Amino acid sequence: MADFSATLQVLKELVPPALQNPRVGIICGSGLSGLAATLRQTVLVPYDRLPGFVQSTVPGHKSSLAFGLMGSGGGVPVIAMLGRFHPYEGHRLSSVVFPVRVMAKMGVNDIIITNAAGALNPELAVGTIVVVHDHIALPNLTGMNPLLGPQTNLSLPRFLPLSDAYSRLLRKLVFRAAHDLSIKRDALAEGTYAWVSGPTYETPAEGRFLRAAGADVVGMSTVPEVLAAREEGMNVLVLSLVTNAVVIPMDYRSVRDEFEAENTGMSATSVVDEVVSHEEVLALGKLKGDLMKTIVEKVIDLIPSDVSMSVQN
Ligand SMILES: O=P(O)(O)O[C@@H]1C[C@H](O)[C@@H](CO)O1
Ligand SMILES: Nc1nc2[nH]cnc2c(=O)[nH]1
Repeated sequence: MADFSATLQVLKELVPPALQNPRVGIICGSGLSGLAATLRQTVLVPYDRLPGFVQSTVPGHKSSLAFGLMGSGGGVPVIAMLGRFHPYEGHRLSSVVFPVRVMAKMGVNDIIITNAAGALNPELAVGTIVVVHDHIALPNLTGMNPLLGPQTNLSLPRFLPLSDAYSRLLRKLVFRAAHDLSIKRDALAEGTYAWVSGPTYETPAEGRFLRAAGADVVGMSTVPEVLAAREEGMNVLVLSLVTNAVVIPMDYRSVRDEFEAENTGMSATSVVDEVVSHEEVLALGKLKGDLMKTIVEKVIDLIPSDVSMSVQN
């Protein structure tokens, strides 16, 4: 079991007292670390100073915690992960969720988890922010679950219900925030996130499979963090930025037809298979990062402090 006391001791030494009791936690997805730009009185703590923290190895993810004040007025103390850990980087699931547990021990009640995701639902345009209301986690169902293993904290539930994992109140606040900010309606949608281990993107058949199972977007993170946050009793909000459409051609253009046409001298239009890249994902994060930032900041403004202090749904 990881030793949280050493981590908390270092944070006590490096973070000024006014920022040592963050109310809201934020996890920045691929290309979304700019979220922290709106923090005031920012203090950065590199992961390599923190016992129990590993390093982010993915482009678009930094390796620091940011502490600061966010929102209007005096501001709300927040802690943000500028860069997360993914199991596909070789990190153990316990390391992936370690920072979430540290946030809980520092007193965070509400956590806002962001990610970059591919759209499975053809109605979701690239650039849409999806307010996640449910998930499908094939890894969880087949033995890759961060809560597997001996119960390390008997005050936490052994059998965690997930039917209420995504806070209804926080989800509604996103739409209130968008309304107050006059953000156009189709910039936001609601949907189900499918977690896959990655690091490969989906084959077309896998994309069709996940869509048929009921998922709207797919990504390689977030769900382990949601599980740990729920186990710790936090209220969870997940926002997925659609950075690309998952390639799901319904009709495979026959390469036999293509070959035979070419072979008989008939002109054939050869098809170039579409592919997605992490560069594309990061570029979209850059393009839409400001929208994500504006919404997150407004949501933090709207979270009632008395509600934030207790578990709600
Ligand atoms: O950390 P997130 O989930 O935002 O990053 C997504 C999933 C992969 O890490 C990467 C693929 O492009 O982006
Ligand atoms: N699995 C997966 N993760 C992503 N992250 C951003 N885009 C994608 C995608 O298309 N598939």
